[in-house]
Amino acid sequence: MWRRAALAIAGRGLREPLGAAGRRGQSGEGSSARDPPGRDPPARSPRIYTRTGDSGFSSTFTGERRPKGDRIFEALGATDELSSAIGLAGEFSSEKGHTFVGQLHKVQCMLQDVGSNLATPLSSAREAHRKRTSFSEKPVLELEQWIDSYSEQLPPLRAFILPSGGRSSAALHFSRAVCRRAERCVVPLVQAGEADPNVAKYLNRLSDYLFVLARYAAMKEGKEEKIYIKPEP
Ligand SMILES: Nc1ncnc2c1ncn2[C@@H]1O[C@H](COP(=O)(O)OP(=O)(O)OP(=O)(O)O)[C@@H](O)[C@H]1O
Repeated sequence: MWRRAALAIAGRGLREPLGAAGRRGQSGEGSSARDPPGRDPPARSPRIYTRTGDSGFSSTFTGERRPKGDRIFEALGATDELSSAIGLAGEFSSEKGHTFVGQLHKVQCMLQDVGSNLATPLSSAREAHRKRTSFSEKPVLELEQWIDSYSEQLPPLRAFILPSGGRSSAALHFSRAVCRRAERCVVPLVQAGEADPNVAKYLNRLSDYLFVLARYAAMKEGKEEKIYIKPEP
């Protein structure tokens, strides 16, 4: 249910929460005989579970039921993990007063749109679905601008950089690695014509952005980036 609510928001209301709200309406929940007369009943949140996923199947935005092991849910899950990793990196970076925190927030919002596109397999999407969940090239170009502006400020790479450089930097490197996994999940969907090629491009560019940003964060914090040194045998 959580993801469904997220999809509804990310997809600009692309899908009503199916279960809880509807059931609440049908069962007449919302006020009860136990509410004291003359007072508004306390507001209740809809249940976040519907139990419809317990059988190991879940729904795409187009209404198909697919096994939870389907590559669409793999890709959705990887995107969700990526946004969570970036959220953690954003929190560490915010503690250090980094100015790029707003960009990370924007990236997390874009990842919700990535999820909306992935949850809408083109083979079963109607025109209205496609319109609501399309993903343009614009955010890819924006990432490229950000990458270029940080790259210009960084010392040249002379060795393999290891994930390090303080908490913000290390968390950004971790996000980069999760991003590359999300990309590996998405590419087969794009190749099968199920997801927009711009989604794969976005993830490909995002891992470069996260790499550059990790180096930038280490530099700004004056933290050492560990480099690869061939281990002694
Ligand atoms: N394990 C999962 N990993 C990634 N995406 C999922 C997973 N389970 C479901 N989804 C996607 O996220 C949406 C919302 O998730 P939710 O947990 O509500 O689904 P569910 O398990 O089918 O339902 P419920 O939790 O109410 O039984 C689903 O419609 C599906 O598109």
